[in-house]
Amino acid sequence: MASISGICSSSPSLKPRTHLLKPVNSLRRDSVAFPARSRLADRSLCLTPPQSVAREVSTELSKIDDGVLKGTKKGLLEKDPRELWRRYVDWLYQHKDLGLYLDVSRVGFTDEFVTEMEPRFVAAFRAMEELEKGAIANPDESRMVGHYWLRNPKLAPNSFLRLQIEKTLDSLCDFADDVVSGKIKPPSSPEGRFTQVLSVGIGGSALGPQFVAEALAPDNPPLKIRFIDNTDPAGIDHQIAQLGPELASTLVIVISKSGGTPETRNGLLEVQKAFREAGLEFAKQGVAITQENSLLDKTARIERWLARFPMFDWVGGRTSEMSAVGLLPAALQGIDIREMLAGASLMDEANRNTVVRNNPAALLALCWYWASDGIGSKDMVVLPYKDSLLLFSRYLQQLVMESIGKEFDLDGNRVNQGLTVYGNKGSTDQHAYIQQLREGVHNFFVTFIEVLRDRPPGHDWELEPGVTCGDYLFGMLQGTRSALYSNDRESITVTVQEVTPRTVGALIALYERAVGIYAALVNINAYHQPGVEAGKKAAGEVLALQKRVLAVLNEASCKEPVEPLSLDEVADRCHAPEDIEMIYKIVAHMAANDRALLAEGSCGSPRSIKVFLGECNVDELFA
Ligand SMILES: O=P(O)(O)OC[C@H]1O[C@](O)(CO)[C@@H](O)[C@@H]1O
Repeated sequence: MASISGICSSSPSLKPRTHLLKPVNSLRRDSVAFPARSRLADRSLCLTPPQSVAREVSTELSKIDDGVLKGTKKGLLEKDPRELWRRYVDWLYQHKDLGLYLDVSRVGFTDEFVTEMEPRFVAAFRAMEELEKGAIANPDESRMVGHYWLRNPKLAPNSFLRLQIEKTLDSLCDFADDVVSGKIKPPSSPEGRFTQVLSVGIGGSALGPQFVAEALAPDNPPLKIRFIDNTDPAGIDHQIAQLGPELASTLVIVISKSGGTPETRNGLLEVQKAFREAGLEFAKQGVAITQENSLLDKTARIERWLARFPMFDWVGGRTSEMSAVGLLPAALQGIDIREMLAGASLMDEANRNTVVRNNPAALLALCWYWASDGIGSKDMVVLPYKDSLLLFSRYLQQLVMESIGKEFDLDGNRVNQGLTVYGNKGSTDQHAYIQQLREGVHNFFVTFIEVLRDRPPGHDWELEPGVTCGDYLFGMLQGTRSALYSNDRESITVTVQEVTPRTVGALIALYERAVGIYAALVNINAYHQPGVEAGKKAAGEVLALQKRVLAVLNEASCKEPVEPLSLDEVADRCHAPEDIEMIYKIVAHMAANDRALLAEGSCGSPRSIKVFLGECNVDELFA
């Protein structure tokens, strides 16, 4: 195959391109959101924030007759192969040092759209520059946003932060080296050295390490990694059972920025119980990664855990892969973390370019805005054609959706922004949901992740004359891209030469910045997550109600004879008649786990249930 670098360059050509046939959403824009240059000029003069454009799009879109859109769907994207090739070459972005390419030719944005977006990009670039200089880019939480400093500490706004980053990196590298070399040993392992890592954390404190482990861990890493990333007892038991006697040589890394996330705390308590039962001393094998003085930090300090590493206030969970959160687990698996940082730093540099077509993150943000009308009207399907990148879409799901999915914009207007991300891997998905993508509801755009190198050099072979297994994978990607495009489904392709620490660092940095730029384009705070609190609060209320239900049942169950209660009676005695449905669910859950007994009825007929506890706890009555 001809080398891609031989034929491509990131041409800065500004020559007018042949006018493309318009896809449905370009018709929408031309007729609705960006109707005419004069109107746009008015907007930029008034500095109308982009979210109002998004609202305008959404309001105006609702006025368009659906039938008209359906009638115009086919044949709207450019289909002439020579024009497409010209568009491909014109827009192809290449990062030579990283061996990374970004092809946006199969997204149908027009030159007019790019021109119209220019003022917004100017503002977005300025916002990113301010953010990197240490502005309070997360106003609700009054926090700086500094994940870019992690890979280039010189950018940190003061020398204290710079030293903090450098010192943490050095100390975690030293620690990892000592663990891998056996200098730091588990106290009672026959192996004499740590062989396993058990990482306990959730969300941003798990997804990056999971993605990187899957992408980069060698076949025989110095320490193998496992994850507890939920409060599912069976899942936790499974991880501990899989470790078996190797628990004695397991380094447990508990990761939580806040240090108070319930799922992570539960994971820790479960693991500590397993250690006690195995006669092991947890503190000698425990490491905490958390903010200074968090509950977890204090626990680790008081209990004298093996090590503690800081999580900085100005690094968000979903952008923490290049902090101790991601770097320590990676280093313990023998992954070259300095290369990851170098890749991210190179990508950050490229993303500071203020010419949109020469800035890969800006190009992604442009495509997202175009494809989803700046309001998330289409989903982003991420399809890496490489098994080791399987978890990239899951990682991006949090990065993009927790960042972009916001009810209010920065001016307090209700905008209900978002960009849905899902995906798995190609070509596996060819045999799952590509059918719907090709022919079904047109509510998405695709991002293909292509890896040019199929196998390490010297390992390939032809499974039929002239064709390798990797050629099939390549063919599947190209075929799917063409088949989708021929049916007016837009796609972006990100190509890397190989999956290496450098390219993985670059991919993470690329998407982190694309999210930052896109958030600026649509005027939202990408760095907080107020919506998550509602679910957490409600979960807390359920557990509080459960305690009241238990107390009521306990009192009735301690009577002679035992007094089974109906759900109405439980609800009344809990002074929570309005919560009867939740009380039913609590009882059903407890009954399924043998913690409550049904005297009458079954869970299928809630009104018939009479319930009591198998054992009454007299102490609790007098507590
Ligand atoms: O690292 P922590 O504080 O345990 O938080 C875990 C995750 O929970 C969230 O706050 C959402 O609940 C994420 O943003 C974060 O990555």
